[in-house]
Amino acid sequence: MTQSFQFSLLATDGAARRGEVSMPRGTIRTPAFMPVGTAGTVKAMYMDQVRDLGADIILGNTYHLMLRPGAERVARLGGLHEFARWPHPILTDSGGFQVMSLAQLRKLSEKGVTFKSHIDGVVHEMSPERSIEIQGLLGSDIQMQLDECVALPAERDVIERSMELSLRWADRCKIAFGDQPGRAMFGIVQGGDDEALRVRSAEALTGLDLKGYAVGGLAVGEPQPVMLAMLDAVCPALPQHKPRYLMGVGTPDDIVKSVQRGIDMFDCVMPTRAGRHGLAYTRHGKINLRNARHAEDSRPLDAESDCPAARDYSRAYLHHLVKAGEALGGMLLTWNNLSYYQSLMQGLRDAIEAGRLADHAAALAEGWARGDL
Ligand SMILES: O=c1nc[nH]c2cc3[nH]c(NCCN4CCCCC4)nc3cc12
Repeated sequence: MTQSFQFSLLATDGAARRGEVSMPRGTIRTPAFMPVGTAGTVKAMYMDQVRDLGADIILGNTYHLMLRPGAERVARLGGLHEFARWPHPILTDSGGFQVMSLAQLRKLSEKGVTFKSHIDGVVHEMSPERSIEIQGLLGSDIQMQLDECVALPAERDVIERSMELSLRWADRCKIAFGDQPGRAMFGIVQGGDDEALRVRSAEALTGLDLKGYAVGGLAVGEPQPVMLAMLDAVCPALPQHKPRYLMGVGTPDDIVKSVQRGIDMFDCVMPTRAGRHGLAYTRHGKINLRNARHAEDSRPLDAESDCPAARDYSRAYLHHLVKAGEALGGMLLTWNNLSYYQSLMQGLRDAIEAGRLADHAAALAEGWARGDL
């Protein structure tokens, strides 16, 4: 067990990387998908199930946990790992993105963000320093800098000023983070849809010699080709021997194409949120169990899956549960979806090791396109 934070590059296939992040609480096999545990729970799942599916790390949200139950309270109760009974690594987002997408009446300045809680209307101020303090109180293993995710489309000078603010906040977060052995603080590359600004952000953050680098400001509604073009610009500008994390991504297709461009870590609410809304991710593509065509289909989602939710329940039963609004419907589909996402990541890790990622990606896309026979 290591007391430090260490990224090892084990294999490459084109720009894709197979690696490992070793931390005191465990090793993260990359490419990795991080199930989203926003308020200290991966919704509709037991933590043991999340682990059994192969997750090495989960994501928590500073914004949600600072509002409820409160960072100091979580610290008094032993920290987020103890509180949520997840002893493995946790990455926490810094809150800026959630403030801008969830909070009421928010104001952003050089100092930080001021906002009213969407829960009880209480006004909160969050500076880069306070965000890092909260993530430390939670006991987060990988802490994200506070940043500004500029809404697109935006004028170039607006994107530039926002990117430069995030760079100044990265510096303040690095100072506030100090020296926390075994933990890491990641910078977040901004720059909107402007390749030159993206490269400037990546190079400036690299100069801070951080433990890892996230790519933010994407998966905010831009077309996939725009997102991929930003990765083509950013990844070569980031250090080879540090992990790269694409925030908020994505669909299976987004993940495959981003791994091929050099991304190592992902998080997305898609598999869990879609599961609660009746949508199943499978190797034959997406299946909407709300659709009446499943009402008498006795087949399981995937007879060859080793996940009981995919193998042992008929589509007819899942359709019934979803239509009836039964809790078990969301539980089974979340289980299936996270199982599919983790098996997707394992397949990508194996393919990179074997130098056959291009063929593997083509076979995946063919399965999704063939659809559900
Ligand atoms: O620039 C960011 N900085 C900090 N955190 C972020 C989180 C993000 N999450 C996303 N996208 C999430 C997209 N997701 C897709 C499924 C439905 C709900 C929204 N972009 C992000 C950018 C950032």
